[in-house]
Amino acid sequence: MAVLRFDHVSKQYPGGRAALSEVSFEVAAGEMLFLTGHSGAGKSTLLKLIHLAERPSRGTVLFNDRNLLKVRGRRVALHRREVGVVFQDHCLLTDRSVFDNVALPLVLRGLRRGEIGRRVRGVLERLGLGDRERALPAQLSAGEQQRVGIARALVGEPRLLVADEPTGNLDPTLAAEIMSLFASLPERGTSVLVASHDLGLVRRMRKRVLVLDQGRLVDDIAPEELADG
Ligand SMILES: Nc1ncnc2c1ncn2[C@@H]1O[C@H](COP(=O)(O)OP(=O)(O)OP(=O)(O)O)[C@@H](O)[C@H]1O
Repeated sequence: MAVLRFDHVSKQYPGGRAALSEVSFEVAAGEMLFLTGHSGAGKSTLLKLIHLAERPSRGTVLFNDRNLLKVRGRRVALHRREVGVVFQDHCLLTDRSVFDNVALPLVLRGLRRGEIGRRVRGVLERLGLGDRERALPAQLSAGEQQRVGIARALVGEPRLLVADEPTGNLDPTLAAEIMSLFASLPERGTSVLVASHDLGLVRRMRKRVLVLDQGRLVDDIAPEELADG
């Protein structure tokens, strides 16, 4: 079953040229794939259409067979519970502890304290942050901060995780660690779509790769077609 389907999707920003042109692809449940292309190719725009930060100008985006064009008003928040988002600059609250940062989406949803504690501690353990829950973001390394951002995206158990250049600020070893973490998510039921222009890293991961060029999807490369990096 497809968790995500783009059907002839185009996006034109007001006054700009086409950021996406006639893009069509599907992501299967439990799949991890990459989205790559030069700066300005449309990667961030494509991810924004998935978490409804932007709307397409033409075409259809289906998430779990739900037409996102019809998701409006308070349903937008419900949709976003099913899509975890990770950014390059993880946008952590600097005056809140690791625990509070990760708990935030669950607090906003009104979950009970006991349930929040159980879920937050579970995800922090999984990401190797079990002993850092009282720390403030500034007391963490860059890799740890990024893992907190990922924990916050995962704590709601989304169907799909989208990540926009999640390793852009990290050294190669940390970047590889974060990528292996992403690669472990599909077996737990979360599909993963990662935008990155780090071609070496993308190639080493041996996953499907979508290539955007000036808003067009110009290639869809299967893992077995990837050359050795
Ligand atoms: N809010 C906006 N208003 C107008 N034009 C925009 C807006 N956001 C992006 N664009 C334009 O849309 C095109 C695609 O941008 P996008 O950010 O999706 O590319 P990208 O592949 O993510 O680039 P990068 O790797 O540099 O982040 C670019 O030409 C960009 O200038």
